[in-house]
Amino acid sequence: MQTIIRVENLRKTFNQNRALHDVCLTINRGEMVALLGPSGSGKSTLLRHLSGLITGDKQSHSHIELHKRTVQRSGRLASDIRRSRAGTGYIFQQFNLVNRLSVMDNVLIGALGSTPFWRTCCRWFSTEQKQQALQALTRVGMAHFAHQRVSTLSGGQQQRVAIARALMQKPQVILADEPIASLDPESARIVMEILHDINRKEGITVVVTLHQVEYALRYCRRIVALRQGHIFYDGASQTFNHEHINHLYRSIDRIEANAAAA
Ligand SMILES: Nc1ncnc2c1ncn2[C@@H]1O[C@H](COP(=O)(O)OP(=O)(O)OP(=O)(O)O)[C@@H](O)[C@H]1O
Repeated sequence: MQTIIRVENLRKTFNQNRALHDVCLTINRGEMVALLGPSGSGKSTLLRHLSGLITGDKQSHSHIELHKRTVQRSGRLASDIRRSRAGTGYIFQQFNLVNRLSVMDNVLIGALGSTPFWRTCCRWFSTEQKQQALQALTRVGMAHFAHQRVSTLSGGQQQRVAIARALMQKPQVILADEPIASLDPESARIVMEILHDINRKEGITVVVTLHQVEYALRYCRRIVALRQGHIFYDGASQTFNHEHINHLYRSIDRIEANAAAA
């Protein structure tokens, strides 16, 4: 098993609020991992550290590696962060597409990192890149929408375009932050099926934050559950049972309710 993501002693404090408490985590190439946990438990914060969007506490001894390259160490981003970012695709709850552009142009944006600056200025993409974009759209079942404006698509369709855009980077890892949170159940199912399929067939490592436990159990073989910034569970989804779920989601409410009643 080859480690593709390594997190050591990740600590993050926002003002006085400790969001992550010395989190340690390793993820192997080809895994599909669900990050679960109640609201505010630190899922998005952890994911954003992996991509270097935010940095850990400077006083800590944290270290994050992606594809064996340092992303950040002790709260400082690596100088060659672009390299680890190049092999990573990102998917967000709000899709982050450009509404006034066509589906095709949005997918081509995924190739910007590997395109010379002067060509990106005039959106001059090669025939090969256009073919690649069409392939990515075919992969997510959206090729027939290629020339439609993104603003005319449903949320589920937009998320599929966002996955195609991520595929343009030829990623080894996809980090998906609540990709189905704003979708209806059928669109959510399709998006999870696509991520699962990409993981299985292309061997792309997928880390996905989810609120719906049933999707995590169905599509991800491994679950990492966070509770108040600590890893509460890390193991097979098969052994993640009702007791774990109750403890993960209910006990904090009970503690808060008891504190409020006192
Ligand atoms: N930019 C920020 N500034 C201040 N506090 C923050 C910031 N981002 C996150 N936090 C705090 O860090 C903690 C973890 O937040 P995070 O968004 O990672 O939780 P989450 O598990 O992803 O929650 P949700 O499922 O609701 O998105 C919370 O207490 C949150 O208020």
